Amino acid sequence: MVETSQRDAVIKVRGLRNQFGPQVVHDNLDLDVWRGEVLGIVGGSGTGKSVLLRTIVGLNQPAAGSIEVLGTNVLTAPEEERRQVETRWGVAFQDGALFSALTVLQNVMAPMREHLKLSTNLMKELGGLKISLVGLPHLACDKLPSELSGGMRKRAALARALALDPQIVFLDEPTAGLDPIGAAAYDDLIGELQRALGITVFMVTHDLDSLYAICDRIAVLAEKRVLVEGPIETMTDVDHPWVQEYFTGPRARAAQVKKSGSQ
Ligand SMILES: Nc1ncnc2c1ncn2[C@@H]1O[C@H](COP(=O)(O)OP(=O)(O)OP(=O)(O)O)[C@@H](O)[C@H]1O
Repeated sequence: MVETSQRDAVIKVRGLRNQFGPQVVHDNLDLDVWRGEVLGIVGGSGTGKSVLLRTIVGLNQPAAGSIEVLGTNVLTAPEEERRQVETRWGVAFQDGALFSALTVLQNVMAPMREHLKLSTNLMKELGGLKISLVGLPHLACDKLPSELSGGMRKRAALARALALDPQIVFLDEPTAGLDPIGAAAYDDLIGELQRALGITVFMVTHDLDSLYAICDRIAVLAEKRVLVEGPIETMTDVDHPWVQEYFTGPRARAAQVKKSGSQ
């Protein structure tokens, strides 16, 4: 948990507007992400959680606003500076988005090939380390993504996101599609990596168990902006129908009980 006095924003989003044709997804959205925190992004379906993530990492061009990541304005920075800052974050998408024709090890080596000037042997060694860091067995290195289970694919995607020792990791619905035991194991892994490596985690999720288990702070997207942000305990006080339903409903109560039972 980041102390208020030590807060240092690694991501600053200001006045963000995203629009697809007549559909305005974000309007005047502001968000700060603090160094070393696990931030959970939640909101109803279609509120623009994935669009926000994709915009911050440069996969979607916003209509207006500014986005600063690790001190670089990613929308206006010159190409070389942008490439530099891109090496300091990693992204794991919901379906893994691994290259299907490459083995797990080759997938993890792909960002290294693109950004680092290292020998193939060294990249193989580093790739193997990342693969064991995420809890995959060594024999997974030579498998194709199609030969892995869904949970293993998510771990492989995480290993690739960690390839360049990033300061920030973006996760889009990391536990979606996992059984509860697999999801809890993945949450534990993220929590352990965050503590061991000091990374900042930006996580889009619907998974209340994940929110209770590992998120330091929650940002709720509603009404085209970050409606409210804060520790999960404060969410039940928010006077908004979606927030009330989400955080006081039976699933939230079950997740809360699970969390207190694990402490
Ligand atoms: N490239 C695109 N072109 C047009 N519309 C898009 C595009 N990407 C997203 N949208 C629209 O933007 C809105 C927000 O999408 P987004 O995927 O961010 O929602 P979300 O909050 O992540 O939803 P969910 O929880 O259902 O995954 C949706 O209405 C979607 O149809």
